[in-house]
Amino acid sequence: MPILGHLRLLSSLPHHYLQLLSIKHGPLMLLHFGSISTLIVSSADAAREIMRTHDINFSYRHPFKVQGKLLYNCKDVSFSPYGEFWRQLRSIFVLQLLSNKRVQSFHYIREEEASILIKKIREKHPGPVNLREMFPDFTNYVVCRSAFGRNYTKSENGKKFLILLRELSELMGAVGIVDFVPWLSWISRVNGLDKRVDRFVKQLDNFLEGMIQERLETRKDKQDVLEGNGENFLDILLDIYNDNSGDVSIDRDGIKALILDVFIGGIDTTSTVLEWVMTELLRHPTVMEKLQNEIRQILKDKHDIKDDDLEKMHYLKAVIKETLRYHPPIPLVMRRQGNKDLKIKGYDVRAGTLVIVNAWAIGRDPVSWDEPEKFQPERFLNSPIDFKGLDFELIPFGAGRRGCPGIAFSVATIEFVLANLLQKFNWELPNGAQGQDLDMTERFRGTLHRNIPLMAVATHV
Ligand code: HEM
Repeated sequence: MPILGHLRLLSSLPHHYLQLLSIKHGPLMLLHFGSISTLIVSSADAAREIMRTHDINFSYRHPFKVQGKLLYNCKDVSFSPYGEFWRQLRSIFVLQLLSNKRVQSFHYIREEEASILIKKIREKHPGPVNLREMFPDFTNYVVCRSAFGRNYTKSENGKKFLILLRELSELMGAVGIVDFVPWLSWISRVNGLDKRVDRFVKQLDNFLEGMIQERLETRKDKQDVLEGNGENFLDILLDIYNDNSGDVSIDRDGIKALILDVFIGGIDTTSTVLEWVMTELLRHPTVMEKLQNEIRQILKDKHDIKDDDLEKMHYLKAVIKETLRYHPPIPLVMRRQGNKDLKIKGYDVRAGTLVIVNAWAIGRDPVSWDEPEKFQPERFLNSPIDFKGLDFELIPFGAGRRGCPGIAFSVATIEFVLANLLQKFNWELPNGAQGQDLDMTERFRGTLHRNIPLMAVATHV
């Protein structure tokens, strides 16, 4: 279309439209979203070219307007331009906030929050449980305690934070015309979006500033650390902020932007995976039974699940991988080319081209997968394929330099809560409904959800 180009393809469920187009036109397509030339990548082979062979050239992000504003003018890891500043922030994330050791140290948080979730589910019996409501609450509490050392979401002030987080998630999904047709930027002034974002940024900043101030006060009291409210993301960031001697430094806005990255990256993605796993298990009772047998055989009557137990649960890991293949929470991974023209698989690709890797289509590509439309966790049982960014047929966490640094954090949370829910309960759909009755339509706004919340009945065993 004039001015808009192929922009209408980005409405509703773009990963579906782009997959259909790629079946016709191939794994590399050049589209024009407004004035932005965009390369659509739809095969593992082409993704490898972008995210491994030429990764350094495709390690930039598109400067989306609203998201940039929300994240303190891109002072965070996700949106900061590729370069030395990003490298420093990334090292904070990988080495300090989300290292394997740190993730293990948060086991007690997962344990305590999972037992609260289990109690809530028990209380609902014999009525149905709304898993769409319960999973985001659970992931929210886990992230909140990891970030701030305590669950702010339960206090009066914290309830305000929950409302702010909901609006943040909505605004983060707001990719509009102005991101692709810059001269139409007046539209967001006229339709009130600019004002709404400015107002929201102020509210959020006040809240985060309050958190920092409060933490600075309580940190003076060493007793706080002894009571188990110590070492959390905010503490680590405050230490880096106060320590001018190291190689890495951040300012006050940097602390807030990085904390927001954790909330944006960690809540919606992890809770939607949990909802999709439970959906697929309810649709495939034999998979559910096999998984419960594995979990119950390994745990026997043991109440507390440890990381060592989870290591032995190979079928659980296969179920999670299959869910991430079939329902990647971020179906479209966006990158941008740097200032170098390149040749990709014989095609000339101009500097500055936006790249959209359709991870959803790649997970369903018959070139890479046998019977891709079937949910079959067994395909991963004797397969070395993993989602850590080395196997390009399975890239729910992206790959390369800008691949997700939160894999260990989210996988530890997902495995732990699923093992608990399937050890302690039997699950079925309400009112005698069968798995094949489940509505599988999706809703997409940055993250891919079920359109209709998942309701299920849990019976304690
Ligand atoms: C199931 C859970 C998750 C999924 C599916 C997921 C997926 C992704 C994807 C697809 C990307 C873009 C990668 C690329 O461009 O190659 C990404 C980036 C990122 N994720 Fe995650 N993520 C998850 C959990 C988390 C968690 C728990 C955190 C933090 C606690 C996190 C923080 C980030 C950050 C900071 C980036 C930006 C990295 C950069 O640009 O250098 N994510 N994630």
